Amino acid sequence: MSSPLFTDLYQLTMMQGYWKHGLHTQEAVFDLYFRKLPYRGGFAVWAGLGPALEMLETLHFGDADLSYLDTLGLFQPAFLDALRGWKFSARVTAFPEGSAVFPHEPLLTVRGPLWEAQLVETALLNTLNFQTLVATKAARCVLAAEASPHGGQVIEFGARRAQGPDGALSAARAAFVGGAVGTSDVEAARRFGLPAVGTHAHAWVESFPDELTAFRAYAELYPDSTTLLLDTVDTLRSGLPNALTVARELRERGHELRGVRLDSGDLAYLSCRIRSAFDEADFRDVKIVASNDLSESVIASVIAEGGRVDTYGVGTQLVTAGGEGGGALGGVFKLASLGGVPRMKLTGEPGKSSLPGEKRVWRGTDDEGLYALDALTLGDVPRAGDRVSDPTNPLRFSRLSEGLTWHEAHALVMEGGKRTVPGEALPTVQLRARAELARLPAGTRRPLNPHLYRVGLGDDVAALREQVAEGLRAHTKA
Ligand SMILES: Nc1ncnc2c1ncn2[C@@H]1O[C@H](COP(=O)(O)OP(=O)(O)OP(=O)(O)O)[C@@H](O)[C@H]1O
Ligand SMILES: O=P(O)(O)OC[C@H]1O[C@H](OP(=O)(O)OP(=O)(O)O)[C@H](O)[C@@H]1O
Ligand SMILES: O=C(O)c1cccnc1
Repeated sequence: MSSPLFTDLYQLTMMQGYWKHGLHTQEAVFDLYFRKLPYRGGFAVWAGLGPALEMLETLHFGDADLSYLDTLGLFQPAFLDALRGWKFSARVTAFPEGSAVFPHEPLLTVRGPLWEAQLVETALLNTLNFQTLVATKAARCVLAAEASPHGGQVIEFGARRAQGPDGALSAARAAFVGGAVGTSDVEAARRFGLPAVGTHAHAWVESFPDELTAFRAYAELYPDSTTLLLDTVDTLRSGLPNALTVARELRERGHELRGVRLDSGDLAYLSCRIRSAFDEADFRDVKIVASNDLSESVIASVIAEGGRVDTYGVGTQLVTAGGEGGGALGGVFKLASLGGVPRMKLTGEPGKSSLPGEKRVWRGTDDEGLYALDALTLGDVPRAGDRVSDPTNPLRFSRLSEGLTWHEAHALVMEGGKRTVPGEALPTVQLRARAELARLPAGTRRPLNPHLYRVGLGDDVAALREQVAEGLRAHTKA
């Protein structure tokens, strides 16, 4: 979405105001971050950066955009004229897409002219909040599936239940970042270069005189890629024997049945029965796909019950980011500095004040190569013995231990409004997400009551926050 009008009206009215007051070119620093992990989980998978940067790079006001703005009766002709040559020219640093990320740390920082950063808030948040939320859900489902002793994969089946066409497409992309291995949405597959995957629906079986005829017709057409849906009539009494018949017939013709799909009933019990039946008939490579309102907890339960599902087709719960603590990610975009002067939003609600100043984000790795904690400073790399405090509670602090290696978590991704590195291929991003999750302390990946990974404020950041807050309070008293 690279329309400059994909923004909240107030961004444009403020832009005009900044322009009027000669503030528009002042150098601003804005941080994008969230305050609470989704799904009551222990991590989030950062996704959507590629499309967000593409949007920033191509953003401009065309004649039709300006004519429309004119009809709103709010904007002066000279301001609209100034927008004519407007381009995004700021510098952007961010976590690489696919990184594991945590509350209160800047995930992306924009430094550039105030009116530019203000305009792009809405579109940045829209893209990054949603994709991060869905990538995180996908990663939770994939972690659950992979916990099976027999292995397990996730594919995304959600287009029909997604929040509109854009929701379906972005969700398919984000699900792939989080580890899904394919999507049933062909447009998403084309657009993002993802594997297009699928089986067949009940309507196929219902459209033939009987199930066996339907199975045979499908296998005839797709002899090397048939996955038969077993539950239109009766999974064990009809679907299974008919699928075995088709598997034998295919083999006689030099082909192999790829798989079967279960879409109702007890998926653990049925998958075990079906696995045994195919194994006994020497069809060990036939894969079992399951669907039917799956989620990470259903997947975990099926596995805990000894289920033998190979591939989980997850739709509604994945693309709508369902489940407790899902629904939306509350990422925000807050001004941290203007014209070199630190700024912050002070609020009565603990944990909601923003962090002033241009911060650096550091990730500490222990001697086993696992991520230990993240730290924010105004400049220096953290050192053993430095104090770091909880972003929401300055009374909770600790000292950094010896033996941690620190690397800067943000990379420079845009300079002068141009990407500094070419767009990344999605398989690369997916691999990064997988590697990042593997480096988290194990308890952080636990779906329920996870270990909470720490993000600490260096004393310089904490002191600056205290100083700016004090200034704001003093102003209020005066
Ligand atoms: N072994 C299992 N352990 C945990 N949850 C399961 C198991 N098997 C199925 N489920 C989940 O339980 C929920 C309800 O399953 P159920 O078979 O009752 O679905 P249903 O939609 O009522 O069936 P149908 O599709 O025949 O109407 C679904 O989310 C399904 O994925
Ligand atoms: O359940 P989800 O995770 O959203 O996965 C996608 C669902 O879409 C299909 O069902 P369909 O639309 O035919 O309706 P159904 O729920 O009656 O099976 C498929 O058979 C899955 O059950
Ligand atoms: O291909 C499938 O099996 C499929 C696709 C979308 C939704 N449910 C299932």
